[in-house]
Amino acid sequence: MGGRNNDYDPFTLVLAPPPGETAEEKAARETKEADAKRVSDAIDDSIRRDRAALKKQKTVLRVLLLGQAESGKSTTLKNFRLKYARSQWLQERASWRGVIQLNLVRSVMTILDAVQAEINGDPLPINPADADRDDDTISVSTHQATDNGGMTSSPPTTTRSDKYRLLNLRLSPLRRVYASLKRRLGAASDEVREGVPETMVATPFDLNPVPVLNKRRINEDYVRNWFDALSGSQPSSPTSSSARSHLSSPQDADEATDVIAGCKDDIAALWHDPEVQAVLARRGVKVQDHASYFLNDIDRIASRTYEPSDDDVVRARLRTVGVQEHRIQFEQRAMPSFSIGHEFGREWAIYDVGGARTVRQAWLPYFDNVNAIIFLAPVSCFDERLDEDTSINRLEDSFILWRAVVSTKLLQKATMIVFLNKCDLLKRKLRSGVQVRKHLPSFGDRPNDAATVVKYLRDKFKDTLKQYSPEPRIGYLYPTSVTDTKATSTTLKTVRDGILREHLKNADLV
Ligand SMILES: Nc1nc2c(ncn2[C@@H]2O[C@H](COP(=O)(O)OP(=O)(O)OP(=O)(O)O)[C@@H](O)[C@H]2O)c(=O)[nH]1
Ligand SMILES: [Mg+2]
Repeated sequence: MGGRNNDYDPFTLVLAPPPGETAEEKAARETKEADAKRVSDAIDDSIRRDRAALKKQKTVLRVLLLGQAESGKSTTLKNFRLKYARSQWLQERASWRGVIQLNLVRSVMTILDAVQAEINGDPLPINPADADRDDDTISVSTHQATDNGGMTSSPPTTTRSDKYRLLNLRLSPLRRVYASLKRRLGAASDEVREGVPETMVATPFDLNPVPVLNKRRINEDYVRNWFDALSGSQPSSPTSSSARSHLSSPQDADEATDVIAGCKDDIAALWHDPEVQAVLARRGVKVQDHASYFLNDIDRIASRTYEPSDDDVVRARLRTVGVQEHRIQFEQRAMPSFSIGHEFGREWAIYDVGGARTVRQAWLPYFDNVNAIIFLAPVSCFDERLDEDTSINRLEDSFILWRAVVSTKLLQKATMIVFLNKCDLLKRKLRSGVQVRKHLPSFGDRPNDAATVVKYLRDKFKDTLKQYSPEPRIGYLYPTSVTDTKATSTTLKTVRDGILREHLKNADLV
């Protein structure tokens, strides 16, 4: 002890160069020390980056769009992107042309097939929804059909048949275009068909015990974004990459545009023909709303210089395959005043899922840490059946799904928002004379108008939330028609501010 002075530091001794170190040994030692420092700095940097990423991850607000197939989830997402991710939207807009052409050509094929069936004298298809109807409803539709051009169940006369055969022939190049567009757009271009019974569970995430799903695998196999489909790529089949570039070649796309433009007048003649409309009504062939939108504007859509508008893209139907993640970064100046200065909620991850019963098992891994659910419940569907299981009424399926979602413990902290969607279609349906009580006896003798129906369903959704939530929470319910982008823009702003306020409040930040 006695030999040590007050400046003694145990490190000095340990870290001091070895006594009698030669110049080479000193150089070697210093190189080794410098290498060790570089490794140590790299590790520190990596830890810092991971921490920053984790912190950023925690500031990202996660929103899940849920609901049955065709309820309007992707259309809602498009509204979000149209309003809040404008530059990405504009970059992507032109590439929706192929989807719109596919929607258009598919509906022409459906109409031609119905007319051909009529010419052949094929028996009328049985519509499962008719089983719910009483005689009144059936006679209403028969009556409409006869009013609309006098088609009867007997085949059209020879002259009339010749006219349609000629139209069919002139429109036949569209069949080739249809096949090529379908190849280009991949799995999403096909609508869901009836599923096999074992995949038809309404709420596979609700089973006890819940099936253990590997999120990583699901990410790899299922997550697609529109860009993949729009550019014709197939991430789940990597081997198809060479075919992919060929199929999405500009020549393919231009050929489709040329053929469609060449068929414009014949498509218009087919669509506006009262006898054809009568055949569709009589055979119960539903030309979907988005397809009528494109057919009604055929002069613009079937032109060689056609560029999709915002509304066209919102209307374009592309089935969601698996789960898609879309990021939205809100600009600071567009944020509500109460959130200025907070990082949380500036960026949103919105997850859009496929809604058919056959694909709902892919939802569960996305329930973790979700901040808000936007549940799409179409209110016009009380007289419709699921495509994947025609024994199930769509409204019933929506309720089963909603009850399971609100009961799910993993989602108990999520803000619950319901879009009572397709109000425009509800109004149209009720105006055409469809009686809600015939399909929904509990509706009773209430007035058969849209406001009453929406209020009735809204109360049902609210009651279910109250009754089945694991802990008390408020739900926010909005009547919507998400194809109306102007009205939806206002709803989205309210929704966004509401979600932000609630989550900043929960984090004690407001
Ligand atoms: N008229 C009208 N059509 C709507 C409305 N919401 C959605 N649609 C149409 O309904 C169809 C289905 O909408 P999507 O948004 O693709 O449905 P989805 O819920 O994403 O369906 P999946 O991807 O199959 O689960 C599209 O043709 C939309 O244009 C609405 O409020 N009114
Ligand atoms: Mg979708």
